Formats: sequence, structure tokens, C-alpha cells
Amino acid sequence: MKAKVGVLISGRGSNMAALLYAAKHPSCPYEIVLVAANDPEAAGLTLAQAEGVPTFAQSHKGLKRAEFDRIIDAQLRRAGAEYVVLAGYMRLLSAEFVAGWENRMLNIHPSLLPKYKGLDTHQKALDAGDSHAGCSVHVVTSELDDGPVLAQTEVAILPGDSADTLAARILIAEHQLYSRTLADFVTRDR
Ligand SMILES: Nc1nc2c(c(=O)[nH]1)N[C@@H](CN(C=O)c1ccc(C(=O)N[C@@H](CCC(=O)O)C(=O)O)cc1)CN2
Ligand SMILES: NCC(=O)N[C@@H]1O[C@H](COP(=O)([O-])[O-])[C@@H](O)[C@H]1O
Repeated sequence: MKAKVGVLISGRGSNMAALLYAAKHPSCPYEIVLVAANDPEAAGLTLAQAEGVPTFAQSHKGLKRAEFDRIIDAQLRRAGAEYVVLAGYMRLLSAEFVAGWENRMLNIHPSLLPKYKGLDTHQKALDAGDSHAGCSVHVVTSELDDGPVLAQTEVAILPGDSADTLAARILIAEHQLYSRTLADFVTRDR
């Protein structure tokens, strides 16, 4: 049986797409049972729907963080999700939500954690004069970007790089790293 995975997105959804395309292969140990977004305008929703994956979307605006998270949690459980992956999900999740998915939730972050937690990671690496940046897949804990790192890919910083040109190259590495790391993660339990 393939592991059932729910994906949370906030926008473009290219990491979600990379996970979805990888899941099309018979050898892939997971299947995506739901794509949920905190923004009904998230472009990734259209992509998931076109691929026949169930979706759910609701704006978090006007709701308390935990209240909104309970709505998402209910949708994930209703879809039969056994794991949750965050793919460009730009909301801090409540401790209650995280506790409900302890050791069953992953996130992709565009830095070499523990360096540059939070936002604007590429500009921080450039401003620091680093030679390399990269991305990390980590288990999600209630502390932001603080959970155990499962895998990373280093990406060389090139002369003349801007935050955007660096982000574009790191995104390529993210797409490769996330599906492979998720496959290893769900296989370890089985
Ligand atoms: N409890 C946790 N929640 C989330 C984690 C985590 O490790 N623990 N990872 C993040 C993903 N993320 C970085 O990888 C991240 C997401 C959101 C923010 C942030 O500052 N969000 C603000 C609002 C920003 C906005 O709406 O544009 C907020 O939530 O108030 C920083 C880093 C996902 N959640
Ligand atoms: N702090 C979380 C964060 O910054 N996540 C980053 O947002 C982008 C989402 O792209 P996508 O929507 O195309 O997957 C990705 O680069 C991801 O690492």
C-alpha cells in the first residue's frame, strides 16, 4: 500500500508539482490524497485539480491560527492522510496542529539549516558573502524551521547572483531533494 500524503501550499506550488509527478511512477511509495491551500487563489490548486488530485482551499484571514489549523487538520484526516508535507506553505502552524502530526510532517526550506531560518533566506546568504546556499528538508516541530534535518543540497553561489537568480537554481535542487527524501521517510516506517 502506498503511503497517503497531504500537501499544504500557499502559492505557485512547484514543489507540490514535483512531488505529484514523482508519485505517478509505480515504484513511488507514496500517493498524494489532498492538496490544501490557505489561499483560494493559489496557482498550485489549478495544477493539482488538472491532475485529478482532490483539493481544499480557505483563506486564513479573520480566523485565529489554531482555529484555521483545525479546519485544515479535519480535511487532511477526512482525505485519509497519514503524512503531511509543507510545500511553500507560508503560515506558522500552531503547536496543537504540529502535535497531531508529530514525526509525520516534513517541510522544505530554502537554506542550509540551521542557517537562515524564516524568510528572505537567499538575500541573507548573499549579504553574508557565503560561497554556497541550498535547501533543507526537515521534520516539522512547533519551533519555526527548527526540526531535525533529514537531507540537504548545497548550491554554489555565482558571481553576480541576485536573490532571484539564486532562488531559481535552488528551486531545481528542491524539486529533486523533496520527492526522494519523502520517499525514504515514508518507507522507513513500512
Ligand atoms: N510550527 C511550524 N510551522 C511551520 C514551519 C515550522 O517549521 N514549524 N515551517 C514553515 C515554513 N516556513 C519556512 O520554511 C515559514 C513559513 C512562514 C513563515 C512566516 O513568517 N509566516 C508568517 C506570515 C507570513 C505570510 O503570511 O506571508 C506567519 O505565519 O505569521 C516563516 C517561515 C511553515 N510552518
Ligand atoms: N519558508 C518557507 C519557504 O520559504 N519556502 C519556499 O517557498 C518556495 C515555494 O515555492 P513553490 O510554491 O513553487 O513550491 C520554495 O522555494 C520553498 O523552499
